[in-house]
Amino acid sequence: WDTEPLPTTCFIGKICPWSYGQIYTIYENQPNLVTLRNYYEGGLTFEASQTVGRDKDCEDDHRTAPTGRPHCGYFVPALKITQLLAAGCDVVVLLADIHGFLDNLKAPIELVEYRVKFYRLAISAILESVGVPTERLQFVLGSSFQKSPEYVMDVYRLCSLVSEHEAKKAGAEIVKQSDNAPLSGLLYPILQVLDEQYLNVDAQFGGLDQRTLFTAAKDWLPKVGCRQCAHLINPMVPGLHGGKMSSSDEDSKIDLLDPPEVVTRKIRKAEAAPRITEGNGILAFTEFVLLSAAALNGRREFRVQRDRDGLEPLVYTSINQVHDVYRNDVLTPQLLKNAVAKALIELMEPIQAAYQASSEWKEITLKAYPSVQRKEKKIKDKGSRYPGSKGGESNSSGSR
Ligand SMILES: N[C@@H](Cc1ccc(O)cc1)C(=O)O
Repeated sequence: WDTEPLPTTCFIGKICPWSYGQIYTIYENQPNLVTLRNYYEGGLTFEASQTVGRDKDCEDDHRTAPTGRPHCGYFVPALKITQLLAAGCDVVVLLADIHGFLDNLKAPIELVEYRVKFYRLAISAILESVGVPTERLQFVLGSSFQKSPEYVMDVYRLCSLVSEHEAKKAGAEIVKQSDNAPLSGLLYPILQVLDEQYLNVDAQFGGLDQRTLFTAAKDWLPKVGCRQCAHLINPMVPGLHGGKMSSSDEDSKIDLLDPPEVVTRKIRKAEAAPRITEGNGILAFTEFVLLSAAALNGRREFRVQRDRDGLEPLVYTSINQVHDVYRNDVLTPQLLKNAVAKALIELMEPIQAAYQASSEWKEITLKAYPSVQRKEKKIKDKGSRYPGSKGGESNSSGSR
């Protein structure tokens, strides 16, 4: 895909892998209308309701910075993308390669090219696994337009109009904060804000953690005479340990390529207090991934096998039913976990089959995510020119 021509239109916006929520309404009786709505009750800054023509330019942007390996949380935005595609939206997934290293070199510059390829293969496989038609889906590489003279000039322009404080505030939740942080962390929000212009999209879709960047887009873009676009925000889905699901925390996530026994083990270890539905990552996953995927496959149901106890399976068609039985402990954490592990393993099967069948994907995996030791060495060895380095402390073999 390096040699693919650039798509002309894009939908940008991070699809935050751990995010979820009802963010738009598709009117079945008015198939050419999609209403984008903010369902978040906290009153965020994007337009409360915006109706866009479906056949024209309804473009949605899912963006992702290729850092840690995409995990099963990616099913959540993938299902949202699926729904947008089903509604006839043009969806652009921005593979934000430059952002991957602007954020404190989270994706080292030498690896970013491979990670982008890995992300693209993984996201495509997820979407294909849920059987969505992908003609209206495009992937765009950030660096394919972020180095153009016009874009770079707009970066300079915005840098002269936005204060250091504002840039810091905009990136505070996303960009790694540290003492003597690299300057690139201040550029990060400037570029993200410009991306939605250059991708020429109607809406950017991201997790709640992106809200300050979305606000910045509203505030800053008019300064350089740009139009505003809508921002769609999903709340965060809790990870397996209750907190944010993170690409960089091995324990909080299930890798897309984890074999079935590892999936089962990780789910068994996940936190799921009996009777408590709030902050329960396993229930959130059931709602936003398993039930949605089942609906896409034509039968919205969640099945809990109980053959071990010689009982009939429990079958639920809505998350409310699941919550009710979980609260009264008919559905115990153990039963729930077994059912979720089974359904997830089934969901992952076609993705893993696609991986096994692709020598290209396997090769890229090795290049994008070399062994832990090598990775650690690389991180340590950022070279004396790395802004956080204390002159002379690191040897210079990594500097260029
Ligand atoms: N900020 C996003 C990545 C991103 C980068 C550039 C964008 O234009 C959009 C999104 C993240 O947290 O992963």
